[in-house]
Amino acid sequence: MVHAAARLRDPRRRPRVHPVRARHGDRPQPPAAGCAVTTDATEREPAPGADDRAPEPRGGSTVRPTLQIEDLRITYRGSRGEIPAVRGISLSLDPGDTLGLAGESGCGKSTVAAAVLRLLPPGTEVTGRILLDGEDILAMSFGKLRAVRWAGASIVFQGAMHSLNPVHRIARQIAEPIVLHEGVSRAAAEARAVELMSQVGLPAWRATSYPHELSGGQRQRVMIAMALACSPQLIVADEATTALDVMIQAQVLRLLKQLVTERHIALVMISHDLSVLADTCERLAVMYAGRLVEHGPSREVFAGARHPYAQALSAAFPTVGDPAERRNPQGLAGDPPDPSDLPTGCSFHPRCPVVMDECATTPVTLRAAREDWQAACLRVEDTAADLPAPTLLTKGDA
Ligand SMILES: Nc1ncnc2c1ncn2[C@@H]1O[C@H](COP(=O)(O)OP(=O)(O)OP(=O)(O)O)[C@@H](O)[C@H]1O
Repeated sequence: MVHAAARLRDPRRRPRVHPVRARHGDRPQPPAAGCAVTTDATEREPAPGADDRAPEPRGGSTVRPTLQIEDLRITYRGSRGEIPAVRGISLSLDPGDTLGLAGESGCGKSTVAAAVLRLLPPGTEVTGRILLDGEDILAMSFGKLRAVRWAGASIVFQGAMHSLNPVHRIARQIAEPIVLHEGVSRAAAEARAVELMSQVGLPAWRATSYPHELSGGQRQRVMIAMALACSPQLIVADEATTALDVMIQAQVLRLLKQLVTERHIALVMISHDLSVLADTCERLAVMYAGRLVEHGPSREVFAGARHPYAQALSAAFPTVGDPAERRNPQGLAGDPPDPSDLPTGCSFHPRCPVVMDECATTPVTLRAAREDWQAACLRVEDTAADLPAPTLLTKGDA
């Protein structure tokens, strides 16, 4: 049996450094089956962080992004007609990167998360590309997709009680993906499950417990252990700690942060709570009405966002860190728009405290506020007066 600690020490399990290869943008890609790439390459929003985080030569090698999302557009189809929930999102994460995805309810965060593991309802229209370690999730066969789930990427949802099988013991459930993906015996997989439980702070005697015998925090830990079971390159945590009390939430977040650092896993963490994201992730991306409106270094975005929506969102939370600098939380008037009937121009303009006439007519996509920081606001120059003049990163928008 290979012990988990040995697996971590094993150089074969270290972050993969790949030989130089053409980036996907460098060569024409065939349209993926079931994935219509509708946007002309010249109009496509460049992945924030993709260009400035392009594979860097490391002794003749490059690091391939773990996750690369290119111009992702998602439209639900149902009894209420078409709901364009995601409208052209691009993101890139290298091994070990941590990205927080924030925004009010209904802005499309969970839709992006579900798309990454292709868990959207049948009939949903998805365009663009989602590359996991260079392979397009949207174009994969179901067989390949099954191999990628858990082993390549795994997801931790809110409310572990609903994700766990009530009639199976904990160790058996954690062992399930190991048996499935690594073809080891159930006994060996359950022994590994107990090691994983100890890594997430669950005592070995809990191996024979049923989900209902655990607390909410313990069940979330079981979900994290399952997510880690097959050493994925990417974990998507969708409101994974939201339902927990603050003490347990802090513990689970610390644990997740420690594990992704040790294993060099890329983490996409989704939450309403900007302060939690700022504390856990290096980068923060803020969504509004299906688009990214801000993307940059977490703590700086949280402390001084460039987009008025992201400013309002961060003002709604107390600051992290130095108590002397803490501010009083403030609210944001109005509601997010109906995704199938967005306001013209900037979708945020009806709620914007610094709106100008042209905001109602001019669509705006991400512009550079700084080399590593973008905001989708015509006034980004006003809020970044001390920085070099912004460069328009994108042309037009859908
Ligand atoms: N299965 C579905 N069918 C139709 N519309 C959907 C479906 N799932 C989500 N939506 C719609 O898509 C939009 C985005 O929803 P999504 O759940 O991605 O938002 P969110 O930002 O994750 O919200 P929350 O924080 O409340 O989970 C919303 O308008 C929602 O009503």
